[in-house]
Amino acid sequence: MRLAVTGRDGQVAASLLEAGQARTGVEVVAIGRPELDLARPETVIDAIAAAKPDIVVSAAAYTAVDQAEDEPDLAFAVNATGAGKVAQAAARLGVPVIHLSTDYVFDGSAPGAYVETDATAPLGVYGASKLAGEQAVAAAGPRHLILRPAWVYSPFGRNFAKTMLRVAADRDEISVVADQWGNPTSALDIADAILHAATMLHEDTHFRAFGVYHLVGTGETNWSGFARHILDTSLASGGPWADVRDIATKDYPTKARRPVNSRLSSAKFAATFGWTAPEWRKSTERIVRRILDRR
Ligand SMILES: NC(=O)C1=CN([C@@H]2O[C@H](COP(=O)(O)OP(=O)(O)OC[C@H]3O[C@@H](n4cnc5c(N)ncnc54)[C@H](OP(=O)(O)O)[C@@H]3O)[C@@H](O)[C@H]2O)C=CC1
Ligand SMILES: Cc1cn([C@H]2C[C@H](O)[C@@H](COP(=O)(O)OP(=O)(O)O[C@H]3O[C@@H](C)C(=O)[C@@H](O)[C@H]3O)O2)c(=O)[nH]c1=O
Ligand SMILES: [Mg+2]
Repeated sequence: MRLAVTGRDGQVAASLLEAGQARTGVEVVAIGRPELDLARPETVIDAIAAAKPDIVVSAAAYTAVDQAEDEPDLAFAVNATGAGKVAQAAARLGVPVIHLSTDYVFDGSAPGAYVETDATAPLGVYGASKLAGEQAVAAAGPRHLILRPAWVYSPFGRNFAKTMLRVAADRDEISVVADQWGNPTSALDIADAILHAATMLHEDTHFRAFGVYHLVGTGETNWSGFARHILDTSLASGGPWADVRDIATKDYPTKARRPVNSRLSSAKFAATFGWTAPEWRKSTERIVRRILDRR
């Protein structure tokens, strides 16, 4: 089984490359700029066809949430038009596409964990552009999985865990919002889930359960609780530590609004694919140790 993933150095792409190397019978090819530039849709079809995939994983995206407020055209070009082109390329090749979306398609007003049938209502440009991307992917063909992870972190690229470890090296105390709740999700776990689902799509020619799936780490916390577990794990491994001070969202002003409730239920993914993510603390420990090992 050969997977083509968009975005070369992204967290999910890098995690899939690593997971592919560890498995026999699975080959992962990553395609990125300049060959595949989502902001230049004319590059997309040829770049994906050249990879000769059995399945396309659409992971590349414009992910700078605050910056997107100032660059809505670019965010929509990449996350909506570009994502739609990737799905069109897969449809033309007659193969399924697994597209990554986000919890930020919701406004956070729900009382509990969001399920796939809940109404979307993005608060900012990034979320709106990702929602438009979901629609473009669905319009390109029926054989799509749209996965919504959240709060993604990994040993690769830029993420909240790396930021906390970097800041803790210079400071005794870090103020972190304690009133936004969600499910930290390891990109290594996402890669494992994608390979699991891709194998089912590839082997079961009668697979019919295409559509939208939430896919997040098991258990919930807020950003402050996540930060505290990252830094406590670091301390236990001889890495940097800082005291985490709980603050409110209003005390951490940002350009983009973020959902206060980002909690997603992964029950549909578990029921369909028989795969459940590890508890978020376990995955956090695994990744923090890997980040520290690289210093
Ligand atoms: N990060 C998170 O917390 C979350 C992410 N997601 C979604 O999951 C997916 C994977 O996220 P993640 O791995 O963290 O993303 P990253 O931000 O780590 O990586 C994004 C990748 O997209 C590439 N990219 C950006 N613009 C273009 C472009 N114009 N053409 C081609 N490639 C481009 C980047 O390339 P380059 O390296 O050259 O810049 C990079 O490789 C995305 O769809 C994202 O929206 C969902 C929930 C949470
Ligand atoms: C660095 C920092 C952040 N924060 C807050 C800001 C924000 O509310 C929260 C997390 O910060 P981030 O910059 O990681 O947030 P953000 O970039 O919004 O993360 C999001 O990225 C996109 C791509 C997604 O799809 C989402 O699932 C989510 O992971 O923590 C603090 O309170 N203190 C700090 O020192
Ligand atoms: Mg960020």
